Amino acid sequence: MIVVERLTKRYGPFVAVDDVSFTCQPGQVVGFLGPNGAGKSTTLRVLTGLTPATAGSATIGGYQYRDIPNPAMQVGTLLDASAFHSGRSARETLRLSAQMMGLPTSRVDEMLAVVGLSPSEAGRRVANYSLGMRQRLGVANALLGDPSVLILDEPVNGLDPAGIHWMRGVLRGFADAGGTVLLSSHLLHEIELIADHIVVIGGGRVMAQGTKESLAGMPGTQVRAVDETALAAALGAAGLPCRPGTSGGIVVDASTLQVGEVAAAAGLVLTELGSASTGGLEQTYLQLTAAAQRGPLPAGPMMPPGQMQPPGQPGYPGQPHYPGPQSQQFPGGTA
Ligand SMILES: Nc1ncnc2c1ncn2[C@@H]1O[C@H](COP(=O)(O)OP(=O)(O)OP(=O)(O)O)[C@@H](O)[C@H]1O
Repeated sequence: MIVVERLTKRYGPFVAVDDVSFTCQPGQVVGFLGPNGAGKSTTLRVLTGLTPATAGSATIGGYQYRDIPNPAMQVGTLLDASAFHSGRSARETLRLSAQMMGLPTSRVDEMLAVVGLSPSEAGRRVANYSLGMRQRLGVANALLGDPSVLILDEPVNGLDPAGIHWMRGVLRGFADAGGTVLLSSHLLHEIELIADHIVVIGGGRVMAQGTKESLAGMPGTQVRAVDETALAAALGAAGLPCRPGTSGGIVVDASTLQVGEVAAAAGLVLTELGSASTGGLEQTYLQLTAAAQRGPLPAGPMMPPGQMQPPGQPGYPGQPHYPGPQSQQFPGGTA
């Protein structure tokens, strides 16, 4: 378990992390979410012993990182995918890590397979890797020692949608096997896809934490069934509040597991089962981090596609007009 308790980190007079507290339990994928400069990396750096705390504590399994013997065997870290030696191949990089941890080299090929780096890719120099390939190498390196805790800083940067899906599978599998995962990102949609518990940080302070549903203020499952009348009746009988979805189907104030169990018990065939709209979560996130965000924020609900204002018109009420990239001035001319 990771426990961060009243953690503060100052650089001179500047407070980068301000009285931050949260926990990550085994079995959870916790997303540490916040805009650029929010204090995510600083928190992870304190947690992994790279920089000392000014006040408070950050422990893993009850120990500070520096007090854990052979820590890479307990805690897998990926703090900067660009930090690998660019002249080495992925295989050489992992072999060196394996040697330092006292692991057999067979573990290297196992991990290369887990992260989907082919034998020929693994033999290429890291200098020639895309960011996504470096992230995969970073995850392989983090998993090498078969740790019980993973701490990953922006691991989905540079991953394409298939890569994000893959990352979700790896981290979900790790957590389902009893592992603890803490990952940071400044991108809500990517964290939303991967994490099941979210800690929102802005300006160095925790603004909110909880499940995606609780942060969105609307626990919800979107479900469709062959017989929706019967499903609504079964949900009502099980005490799960439900209502018609705005785009059809039924929205239920319960988890997908609860809804699936009710449907299965009633012998009903579902044609769709998933989380309800996450617009609420996006609004919550933008509002919570408004002071720490860079650039203008939407003042109202996001406009659906097709309802964007035409060029030359103000975007959202109360929002400064963004004239478009073509009119930005750069030194030496117009881009
Ligand atoms: N060594 C340092 N000296 C002074 N200020 C620092 C130092 N490291 C970080 N900071 C400042 O602390 C604040 C938090 O930085 P941090 O890197 O933790 O943010 P972050 O949430 O990880 O942002 P990003 O998403 O952009 O990586 C920033 O204002 C940053 O400039």
